[in-house]
Amino acid sequence: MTILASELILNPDGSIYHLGIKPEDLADTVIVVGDPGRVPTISRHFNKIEIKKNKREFCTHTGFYKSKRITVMSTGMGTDNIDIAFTELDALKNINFSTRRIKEEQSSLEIIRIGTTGSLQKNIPVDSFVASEYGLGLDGLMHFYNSEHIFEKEIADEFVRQTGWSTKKAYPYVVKGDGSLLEKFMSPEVNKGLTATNCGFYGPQGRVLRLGIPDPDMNDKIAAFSFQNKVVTNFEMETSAIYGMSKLLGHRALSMNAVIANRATGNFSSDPKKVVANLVNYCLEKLAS
Ligand SMILES: O=P(O)(O)O[C@H]1O[C@H](CO)[C@@H](O)[C@H]1O
Ligand SMILES: O=c1cc[nH]c(=O)[nH]1
Repeated sequence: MTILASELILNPDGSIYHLGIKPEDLADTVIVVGDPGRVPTISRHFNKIEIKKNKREFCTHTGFYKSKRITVMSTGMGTDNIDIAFTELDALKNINFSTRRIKEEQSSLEIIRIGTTGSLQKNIPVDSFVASEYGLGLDGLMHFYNSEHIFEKEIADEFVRQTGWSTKKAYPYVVKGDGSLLEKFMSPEVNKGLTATNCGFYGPQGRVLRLGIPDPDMNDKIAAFSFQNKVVTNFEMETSAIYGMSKLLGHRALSMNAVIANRATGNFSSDPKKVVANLVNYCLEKLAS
């Protein structure tokens, strides 16, 4: 079946609508980051850069780190952007743009998110790293797809029960990251955990400046949640959707987080750029090994 022009949208130069890149611009290994400004801080480690493209919040550089071809791309903030970025990344790989048909053989991307995060646990301090074993989606995106079969339903149901999660909010969903990537990226300096993905940075993460929130104790309840010795380690805004979209589309994804805030102690890193740079170095070495 051919995909209509209103669904698979291509720019006049043959690039895909929002990302503005063509199939040949994409490497099989993709690093995704929220901040477009983080892209050059990663590609500066490449020994060769083949392409640099920019459209909206999507900044893409493809090149080589050692002998590995890697694309580094910013997604902007939030799971609504992940819906766009991951659908288009997959289309670049698995849809023939000339015929507008899904390719007969599907191929898989290896995807690492390098992001910033807020820890919920006192023993995961600022300037440390968290690898997300699971994404806990508080954002609702994956309910718009046929995705029940990829959910770790028991964890989500128990989360709802223990925290008294309001039925006015999206029902939480849990998706596991790629096990082989997690194993490769783990080391004694990395904490492993359940990463909660929120639909915002302030109220949805329990931050209060001028606006009140319905349950000021919710962060404490989330931090106290436990399921088979797994706890919610950190808050950010993309991982659950990255895991959900990747699993549905057949890609392998892992989210690596640099802790810049600790919500339990109220601390913020004195040098957030440094912890992100350290995580970038760590991930590039792991990818090339
Ligand atoms: O540093 P990035 O990758 O943007 O990630 C985190 O930082 C942003 C909020 O400040 C959100 O996107 C959150 O997920
Ligand atoms: O607290 C934090 C820090 C970074 N990103 C988030 O989403 N939350």
